[in-house]
Amino acid sequence: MIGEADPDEWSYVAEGGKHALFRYRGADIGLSGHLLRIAKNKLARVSTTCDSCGGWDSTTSTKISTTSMIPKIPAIPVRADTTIASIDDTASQEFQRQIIQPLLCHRYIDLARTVHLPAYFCAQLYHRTLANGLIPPSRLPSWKSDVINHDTTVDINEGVNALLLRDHTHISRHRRLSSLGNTTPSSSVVLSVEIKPKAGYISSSPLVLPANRCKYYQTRYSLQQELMQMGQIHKGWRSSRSRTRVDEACEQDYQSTEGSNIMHDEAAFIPSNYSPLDLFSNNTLRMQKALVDLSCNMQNNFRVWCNGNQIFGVGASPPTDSDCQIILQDIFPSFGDDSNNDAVNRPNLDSKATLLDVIVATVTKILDKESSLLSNMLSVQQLDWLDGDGAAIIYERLVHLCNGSNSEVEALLDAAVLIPGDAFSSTWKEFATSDNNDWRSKHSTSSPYMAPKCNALPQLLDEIHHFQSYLREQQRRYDSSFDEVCDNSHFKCIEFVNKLSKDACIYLLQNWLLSLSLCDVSFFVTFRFLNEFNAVDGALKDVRQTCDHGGIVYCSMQNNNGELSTRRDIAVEYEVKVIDCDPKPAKKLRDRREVENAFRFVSKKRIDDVDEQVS
Ligand SMILES: O=P(O)(O)O[C@@H]1[C@@H](OP(=O)(O)O)[C@H](OP(=O)(O)O)[C@H](O)[C@H](OP(=O)(O)O)[C@H]1OP(=O)(O)O
Ligand SMILES: Nc1ncnc2c1ncn2[C@@H]1O[C@H](COP(=O)(O)OP(=O)(O)OP(=O)(O)O)[C@@H](O)[C@H]1O
Repeated sequence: MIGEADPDEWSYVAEGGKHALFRYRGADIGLSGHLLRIAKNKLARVSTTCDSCGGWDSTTSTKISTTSMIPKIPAIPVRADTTIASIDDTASQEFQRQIIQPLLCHRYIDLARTVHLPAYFCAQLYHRTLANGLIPPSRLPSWKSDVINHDTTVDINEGVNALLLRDHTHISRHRRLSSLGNTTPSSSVVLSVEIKPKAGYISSSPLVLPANRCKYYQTRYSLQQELMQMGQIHKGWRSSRSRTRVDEACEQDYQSTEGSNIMHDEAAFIPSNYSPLDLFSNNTLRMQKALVDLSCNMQNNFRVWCNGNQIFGVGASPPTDSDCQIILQDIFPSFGDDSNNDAVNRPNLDSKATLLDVIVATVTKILDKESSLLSNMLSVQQLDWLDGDGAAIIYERLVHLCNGSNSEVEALLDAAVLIPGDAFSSTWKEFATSDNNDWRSKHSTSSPYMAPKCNALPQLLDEIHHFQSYLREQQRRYDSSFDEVCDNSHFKCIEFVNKLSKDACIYLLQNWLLSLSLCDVSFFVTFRFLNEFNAVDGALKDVRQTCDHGGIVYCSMQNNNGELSTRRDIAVEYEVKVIDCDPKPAKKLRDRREVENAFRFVSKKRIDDVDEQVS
């Protein structure tokens, strides 16, 4: 049961493309350490129409009561033929429970609770957040109700459903510490790093369109960095993008009506050196390089929080050197007593860089210990056998099979992504073992969905597999036969696609949408140093995290110049948790061809560069 709460006790902390997050700051123990995650389109719609409904007034004693905010859990679709208008919070939780948790491991995902928020509570949060000027200009359009899709599932008089989540910028004390009779942690600082790793593989689908073949050489992330530099694409998190007319109108509107204070950042775009291939490499040095690259150019892929306040990354004002010194001193109090190692007191020391070194070293160690997270994540990402180009082609085939009805296709797909297959069914086994084909068995066991019977499906998947082997052997080098092999395989695949049944299209797109979700998740690595424990006395063993408690790892701190060092390894308690694992709505497929078209600019640039070199 959720305790009494009022809008004054919730404050805006962060947002993504679709959701805004509010942290609880009141005294209710049941809510403390929790966040509300509310879809911005619902919030805007309810709030802009709720002005007349009275609202909540802090001068009166009216508060949102326990009963008005009780969890309300609507029925979850359980059959493949159930259709839903859009993927709501409850369906999303069910997707995480049935599909994501078993694939990534239960210990990495905490399920949220669905709660019901009254309209006037939402209206207060909405208006206060806008009036405080906390929203980055680039995100303002998503707060305006008349430029967003009206969600027909929202009943403005009823309020909205939202999720109550654990706040991963905090860490629960490891239970082994309590059993050791140690009640006060040596450091009061909890650091938390949020990483959005993006896709850790390079596309290898023969369905990639000829104009987009640059996708065979670089990760999507690095191609998008190039496209952003060329000004061909703009990201939601960037305030420095060229603003559209809608954005400008929104900003002006809010400046006049809400008196908000909008910050502008027109800095030039600097592409990142980060490679997701390094982070997912399962090699400690490459992983560390990835984290260094992320920390040098954070974009929306790397954020750091200190005791729940964001200190680095998009959305934070960077801390001063003395802020960083205070944090370092809190983490390593012994440095101040040791004249040889008194790094944090040295006047010329770059404390910001030292703090980031400490963070990168610790996160590397933790991710090494929890290596199954990144490897499981990569396996699910690799269910992308089609690439966005292929997904658009198969989506068009499915629309054709559904007599041109996009909405029927999308309803079928939105329901299908939520339903795992039965791995013990005969169709599943038959598919996995036909022709004694090893790769097919491997592929069908990595997917949580059930392959339907359709002759063209194994033919298509076999062709995709042959092409992938060709790319591997040829090491993605360009030679004269390359285009010919790509063309042949591409056209063969198109022929198979034209023979796919409805169920086979659904199966392929289910897997693609699942991969897409995993390419867009973030995870938190949250930790606290326990100086009183060291590796030598062995009082506290290092352990991996479980569903019930965090892990313990020992870290030896030494930065490159030897400026920060310890004579012993320090114990660190930690937790790694994945967030934003929502299913991707099938509606995305409508404009996927257009989204993927941007890559032709990089392909063209490659050709122009080669031509220039030749001439
Ligand atoms: O396509 P990408 O790789 O740019 O990913 C999009 C994200 O861009 P990013 O690269 O993380 O800055 C994008 O993130 P931002 O809004 O840029 O923070 C969204 O997550 C988008 O998903 P959705 O449309 O909100 O469901 C993401 O779109 P999908 O690819 O998941 O459709
Ligand atoms: N459980 C959590 N604990 C702490 N912070 C969180 C948590 N969940 C989300 N956040 C913060 O809120 C931000 C936005 O959340 P989230 O990614 O869920 O939004 P979204 O709109 O679904 O994003 P996207 O556009 O990427 O799909 C995150 O980047 C993170 O900083």
